[in-house]
Amino acid sequence: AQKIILDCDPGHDDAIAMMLAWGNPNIDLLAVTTVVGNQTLEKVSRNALAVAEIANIRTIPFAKGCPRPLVREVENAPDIHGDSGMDGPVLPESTMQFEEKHAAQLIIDLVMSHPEKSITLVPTGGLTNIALAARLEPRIIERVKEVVLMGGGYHTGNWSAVAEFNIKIDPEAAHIVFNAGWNVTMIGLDLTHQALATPDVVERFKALNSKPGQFVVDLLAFFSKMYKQAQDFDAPPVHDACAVAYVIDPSLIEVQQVPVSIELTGTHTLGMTVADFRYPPKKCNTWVAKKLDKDRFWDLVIDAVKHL
Ligand SMILES: Nc1ccc([C@@H]2N[C@H](CO)[C@@H](O)[C@H]2O)cc1
Ligand SMILES: [Ca+2]
Repeated sequence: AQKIILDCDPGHDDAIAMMLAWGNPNIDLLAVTTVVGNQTLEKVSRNALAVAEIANIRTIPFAKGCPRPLVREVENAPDIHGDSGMDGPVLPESTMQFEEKHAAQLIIDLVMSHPEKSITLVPTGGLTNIALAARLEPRIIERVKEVVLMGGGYHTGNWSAVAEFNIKIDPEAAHIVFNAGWNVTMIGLDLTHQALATPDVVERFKALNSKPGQFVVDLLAFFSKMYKQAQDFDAPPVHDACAVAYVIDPSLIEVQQVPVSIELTGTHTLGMTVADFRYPPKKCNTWVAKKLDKDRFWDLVIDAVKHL
């Protein structure tokens, strides 16, 4: 099984990514860490524990990370995720506690105590915690197997005309992560906008007749309403689950090796992930995701929720 650490900002689609990681037998979820993003650190952390209750995630550490980006002010996304960050379902009270240590420290401790190249980092929020961990303990850079992140887009933006939320809220952190030297696979909007939770998908979750299944139905009901209002999507994209799906089975997603630069100073382009597809191909350690096998993706997600 692939060992991963999920660094997230739940978030409706982060929640589905958590359930996929816990429910799929090919993933050994070592820890969940939280970061400011969709909502404040406190709100996304409370949401992560609520998902743990629903998904029966009990035996692994949870740690909170940064309450704000490295440099810039906090930017949340209530117009998609609501005031709680996970509006829609009733959120159960949690029986679990967060670790005392900071998320960055938990990431470092796990990476340094496991065999090298055995842990994949899967960030599905802003990259603040990951950047901090790499600066605090640079040895994790050659020890991590790879970073598979949800973020960016080579031809699409959602937080601006050309930038994606997870990158744009902390572009300095993204610059650190994309340039650290480890391999980075960017599961961007170009890919995740293919992972739409259409009505037939919702029906399959409902047909599970289980609490986790109903929780996903309730999440998607709110998420689809907000996505219609905010971005005129007929069905909501479950962005973050795509990053976990790629770790489970890379054959689900077609990727291309291409240099990616993060715009840090542009007036109109701040936070843009600039992919240089020009010939000749240049040496780099970044890959971008292009095409999703939707049917097999949804089979994976529904099967994972079924086995929670
Ligand atoms: N409009 C909008 C803003 C933020 C997100 C969150 N950021 C990423 C997609 O941009 C995902 O990780 C998701 O949780 C999704 C939609
Ligand atoms: Ca997210």
